[in-house]
Amino acid sequence: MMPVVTVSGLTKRFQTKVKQPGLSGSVRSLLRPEYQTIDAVRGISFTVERGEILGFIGPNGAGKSTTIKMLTGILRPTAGQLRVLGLNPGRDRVRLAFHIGSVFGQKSQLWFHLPPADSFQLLAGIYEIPAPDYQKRLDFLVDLFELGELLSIPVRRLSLGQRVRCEIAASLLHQPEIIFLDEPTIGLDVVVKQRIRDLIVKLNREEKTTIFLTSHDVGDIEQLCHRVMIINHGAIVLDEPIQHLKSHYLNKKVISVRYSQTVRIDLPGLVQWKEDGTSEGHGYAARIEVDTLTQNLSQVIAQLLSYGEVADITISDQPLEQIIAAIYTGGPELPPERGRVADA
Ligand SMILES: Nc1ncnc2c1ncn2[C@@H]1O[C@H](COP(=O)(O)OP(=O)(O)OP(=O)(O)O)[C@@H](O)[C@H]1O
Repeated sequence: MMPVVTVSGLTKRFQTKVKQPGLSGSVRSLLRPEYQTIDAVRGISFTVERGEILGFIGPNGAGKSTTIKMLTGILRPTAGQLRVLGLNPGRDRVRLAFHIGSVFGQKSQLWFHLPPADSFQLLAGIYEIPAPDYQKRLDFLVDLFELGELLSIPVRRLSLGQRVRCEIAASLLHQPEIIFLDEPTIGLDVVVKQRIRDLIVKLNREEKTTIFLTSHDVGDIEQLCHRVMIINHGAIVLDEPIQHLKSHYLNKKVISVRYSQTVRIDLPGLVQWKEDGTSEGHGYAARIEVDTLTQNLSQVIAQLLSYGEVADITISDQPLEQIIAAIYTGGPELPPERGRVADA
């Protein structure tokens, strides 16, 4: 297989002016400016194969956006080499734009007051897609993403889930070989989230589109990615196939339960147990961590239900931040010789 992305020693250092507070500070920084350097990305190296779904994750400020901006040609690296589809993104940004797509949560490519059909038409013009090809492509995407009636509704009147579907479809009009998805399921309810994930998987299967995904949602990572790369403080700290991560770190579910009356719980994994103080008087709440490798989730839930009347119960994945923290502290099972990359 030929890698579609090759990155070696990629580095980005930002220099920002430090401004002292107050007027005298302003004058001082004007006369004798002081600079602060931020090493946002510190010499990272990796490759991405065609057709891969890569999860690029890490805590806030880790360097994800900076890396993606360099890969897409928005930012020039301070040092290092990178090739995306054989092109140098910083130098060939426009050429590259014809072969990559991106969906950034905060930045829409659809015109808010226009129906998606109009934005699509506009994008077809920008990407110089010949009319017959465009129509064929549009039909394909409308079918795949079930956009039918959505196409003629102004974007501002679409639900978030409908809009995300249109956003992803818009980014695919020019049949990009790689697509960058930044938090594609943020803010969506579970059902819609699942639908978006199914679409991403289908797209990857049908078109062999390489997908570079960032997300804080463990479900996205678990269900979509073939491989996960974790970045922290600008360095890659883990680069692993998802199977390995799943069996070592993505095996915890957290159950939060609240009872209408006082109960006694005797279960392994009980991490928090407290008086709730709700308006009903004295309910009790508990948080239980279930290790799905050794415990049966349904059985644990059944047991919890048997203790008394349940007022509320939620089941969630362990937050990604906790999983990452476990990886940093070494975690119990990860063999040190595999996968973990030493901090640069
Ligand atoms: N234009 C800039 N000028 C100066 N510093 C910057 C600039 N852009 C990013 N940084 C800094 O570089 C570091 C990495 O930021 P980056 O946005 O890449 O993180 P991130 O992993 O994408 O975080 P998030 O999950 O919050 O989006 C941060 O310390 C950030 O403050």
